[in-house]
Amino acid sequence: MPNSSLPIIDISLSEGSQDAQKKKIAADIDNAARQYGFFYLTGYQIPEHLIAECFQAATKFFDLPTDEKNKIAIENSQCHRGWYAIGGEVLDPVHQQEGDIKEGLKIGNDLPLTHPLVTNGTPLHGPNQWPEISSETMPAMDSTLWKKTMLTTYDYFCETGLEVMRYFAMALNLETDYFDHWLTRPDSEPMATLSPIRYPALNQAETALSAGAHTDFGCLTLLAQDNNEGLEIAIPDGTWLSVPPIENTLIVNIGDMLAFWSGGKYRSTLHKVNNRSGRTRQSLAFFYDPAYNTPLINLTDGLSNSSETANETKTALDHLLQKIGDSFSYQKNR
Ligand SMILES: O=C(O)CCC(=O)C(=O)O
Ligand SMILES: [Fe+2]
Repeated sequence: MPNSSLPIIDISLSEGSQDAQKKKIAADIDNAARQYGFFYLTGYQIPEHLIAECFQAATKFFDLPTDEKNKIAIENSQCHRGWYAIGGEVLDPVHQQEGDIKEGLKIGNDLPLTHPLVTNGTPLHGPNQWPEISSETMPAMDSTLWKKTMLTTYDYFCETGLEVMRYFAMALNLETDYFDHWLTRPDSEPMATLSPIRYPALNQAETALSAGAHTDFGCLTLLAQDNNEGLEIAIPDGTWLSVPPIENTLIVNIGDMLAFWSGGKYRSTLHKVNNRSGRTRQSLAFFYDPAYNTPLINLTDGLSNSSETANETKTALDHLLQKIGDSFSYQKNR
């Protein structure tokens, strides 16, 4: 499998003209998003020790007995939060004979049951399910610290996601803060999700995939990988390229919504996971998704905006519900 030569884009700013630096970053992001829909990101504000702690917390959860994990099974949640077992998600339902060989957690915007979007029954909005983590097996981590680690990581990912979205706004010739009101309070409650994932090693004879070929549903995905390869992306000629982990970088990829807003200028690239590393692989995927009522309109074409009536425009929630409904079997039995 050829390795990708995806660009590594550094968003740290040095002394001197920040305007010029930001323009260069926006141009680099624009190029990568058109060409690959994927790039490596460095120079972000998320502390590396926090990412490491989040990986450890995820390992600690995944190592619990199934009975314990089942206490926060995603099937119990009204808003698609909690744990799903191996096979619980099928990212390529048209082609896969069986579900993805992975287990994972969905941790989202932790809204109380009293929040208006929860009391009015807006799908995908509500509280997370939190596991019982005993400090016995690893004294440094108990339930409180586990939750704090996940929520802190979530907040940092939101900040980095917003920072990257501001470069996309610049690249699309929109006001720099154009996307902010779809992604931040008080205007919006973003539907962002932190998803720790664990992929058992596949043996050579196995035909199943760790994650079937798919595009991501939302706006942006930020991904931290451990040091095991497995992620592969399709380039336009149909070749699959490996995207190996690089220390102190995140992968950023464009989801369906940003591809849509860009009028197809940016690629929501097909990718899959194939863990042939011989070891268990873990990742932290952060799906940065906007407010439920965000319209999926072409922002590069003023005419198409005005010709669409509010009723005809698909929203971020419509798209997520459709995609989640297609890929999680428990949703079909509801
Ligand atoms: O774990 C990875 O490397 C990628 C996961 C992914 O593409 C997804 O869950 O959408
Ligand atoms: Fe993905």
